[in-house]
Amino acid sequence: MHPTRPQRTHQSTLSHQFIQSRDVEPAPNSLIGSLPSANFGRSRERVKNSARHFLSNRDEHIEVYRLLLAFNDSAAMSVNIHVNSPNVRYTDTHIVAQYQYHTTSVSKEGNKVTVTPCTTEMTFRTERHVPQLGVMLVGWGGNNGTTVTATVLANKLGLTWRNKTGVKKANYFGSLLQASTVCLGSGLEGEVNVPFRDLLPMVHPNDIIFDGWDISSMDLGSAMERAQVLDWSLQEQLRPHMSQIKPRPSIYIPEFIAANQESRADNVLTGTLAEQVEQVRADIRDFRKSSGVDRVIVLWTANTERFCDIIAGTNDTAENLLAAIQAGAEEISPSTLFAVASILEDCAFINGSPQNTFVPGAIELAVQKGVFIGGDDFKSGQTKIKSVLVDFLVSAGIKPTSIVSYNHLGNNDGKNLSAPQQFRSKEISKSNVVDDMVRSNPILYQPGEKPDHCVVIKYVPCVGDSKRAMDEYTSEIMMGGTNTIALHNTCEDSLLASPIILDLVILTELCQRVTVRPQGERDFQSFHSVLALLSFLCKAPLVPPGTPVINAFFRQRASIENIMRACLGLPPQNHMLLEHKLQRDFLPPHNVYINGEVPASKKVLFTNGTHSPLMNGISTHADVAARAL
Ligand SMILES: NC(=O)c1ccc[n+]([C@@H]2O[C@H](COP(=O)([O-])OP(=O)(O)OC[C@H]3O[C@@H](n4cnc5c(N)ncnc54)[C@H](O)[C@@H]3O)[C@@H](O)[C@H]2O)c1
Ligand SMILES: O=P([O-])([O-])O[C@@H]1[C@@H](O)[C@H](O)[C@@H](O)[C@H](O)[C@@H]1O
Repeated sequence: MHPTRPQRTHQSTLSHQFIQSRDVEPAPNSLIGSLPSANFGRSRERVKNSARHFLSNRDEHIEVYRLLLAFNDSAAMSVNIHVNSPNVRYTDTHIVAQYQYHTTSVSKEGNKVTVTPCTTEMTFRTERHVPQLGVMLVGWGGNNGTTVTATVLANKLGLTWRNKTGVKKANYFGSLLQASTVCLGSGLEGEVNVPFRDLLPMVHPNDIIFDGWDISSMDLGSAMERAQVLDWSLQEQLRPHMSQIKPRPSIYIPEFIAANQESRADNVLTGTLAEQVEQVRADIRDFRKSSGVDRVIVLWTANTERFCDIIAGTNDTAENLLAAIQAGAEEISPSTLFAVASILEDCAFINGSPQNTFVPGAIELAVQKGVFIGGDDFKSGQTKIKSVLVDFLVSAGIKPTSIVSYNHLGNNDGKNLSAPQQFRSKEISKSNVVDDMVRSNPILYQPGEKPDHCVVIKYVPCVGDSKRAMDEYTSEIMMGGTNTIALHNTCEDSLLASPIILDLVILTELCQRVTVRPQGERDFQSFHSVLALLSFLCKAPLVPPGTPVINAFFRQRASIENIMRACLGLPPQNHMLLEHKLQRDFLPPHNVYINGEVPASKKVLFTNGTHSPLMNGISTHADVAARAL
């Protein structure tokens, strides 16, 4: 009996599929989707009933109990959001929201600044059906590739394991969508915070089916062991599944990565560049057919490559790039070849490394084909902190004058980065992250003035994936004072990058289901092929030409949140809380709509004058409430 991939029925019985597939061989190659998806939209009762029906021995009892725990945990935190507004319609296929996009146009004449508020009426349309997503990882056998695959499997199976600090349970900590919340607003209970992932219909990581390529032929069970990231007691539970999975042979051009990687390269494609690109395209089609997924996204988590030169006639236009591949030109990197293959197969391509994969020809090809591309370089640790700390300092009127970021690590990524050209790629992506924040404050910085900024990465095999990062931020404070902040940060690098990989692919898939129509336009349009929304997850955000590059962490996060709120017809989160900042509290008019009509408007005014403490934002004077009816 072969495991059946969960049918995309809205209500599938979790335990039933799990019991079925549990009795068969571990997951076949490339598909871990045949194990049940913990799609927590189903009712808890249904799962319990099906669990009771299938319990026949103690082992199954434990398995199903564990799954119920995983189901309970996640289902307990999931909410179904319904927007009560005449501007939002839920059809069988779409959420359609009318939205007022408020901006301000600014003009300067000398020191006179004129600000004009602008409002653009927009219609956001989001498909409600969530497709079965397939993710193909380039570098699947690496620390990140094995760790993210193992993490999804462990969550899907509801695994727990013991380590020296006690019993651990699979989770998605570190994921913006799975483990962070947004404040929807406030009500009688006060502020209501909901999981980010519940704002809009989106893929659950447990439902993702993985496949991919690696120049190393090692099976994923052994590669997981080689990575030395996950606790051994967890690896032992995962090994029967992971060891069944072997990466597909990949494109390997030695001069693009460190020479020290050559010993791994025993699983490589041969033939001309064009033939290898065709093989990658065939792999994508084969995965799509064999797995039955509806959408495929390709993500590069292979080694950091050196930068490639931009050469007129080779990679400067889409036409030249395609011709150069046919001609077998040099200076076309494996990551660019994978990007071209993905785009030609209508698959979004995301670059998790710092090299300039997206040469002008690749960007033009993505735009021509209407395919999303995004990157560069996962923003996971030291740089993520930098994009918060520098934003805090500069926003607080404190002037960073020196930033020194040092780290050492002992994983294969660190080994590859020990080569000068590969380090240079990383140094660039780690260094530009403060530019937008520095430019935003001409009080602190003269035009062109920047803090000293030094990036050091050293390869120390002993520490493995447990990266040690040490940072020193020196800043000028009032009256010639100096403030120095020193940070020490130790973490498994791959456990920071893996949730980023999940957020990247899930956000990209969501954006594929969103279209927008600004006022005055007839047709709906998608986001630009260069998916700037992914900036929050990348050290060196790739943005459409002419778009400002934003690195400040909370601006990037707010952009994602407010665009998702716009898809629901909700205004941006403004943090003003004016209800509580005036002498007399007030409650914004609360209308109840049925089918878009206002059956009764309750304009409630609270005047408590005495500033009596507000119960969850609402005064509770009975007489006032009575007056409001
Ligand atoms: N926190 C993080 O781990 C983090 C953060 C930001 C960026 N990154 C980047 O992510 C990438 C992966 O990191 P990692 O720790 O998993 O590294 P890793 O070295 O463990 O994994 C990379 C894998 O890619 C394979 N590979 C190399 N060239 C390939 C090719 N042409 N085709 C297919 N496979 C190929 C290697 O065999 C290896 O298995 C690196 O570029 C790294 O700089 C990692
Ligand atoms: O994300 P971050 O911690 O700033 O940067 C990290 C580097 O410091 C590390 O040396 C490298 O191996 C990782 O790939 C990652 O890029």
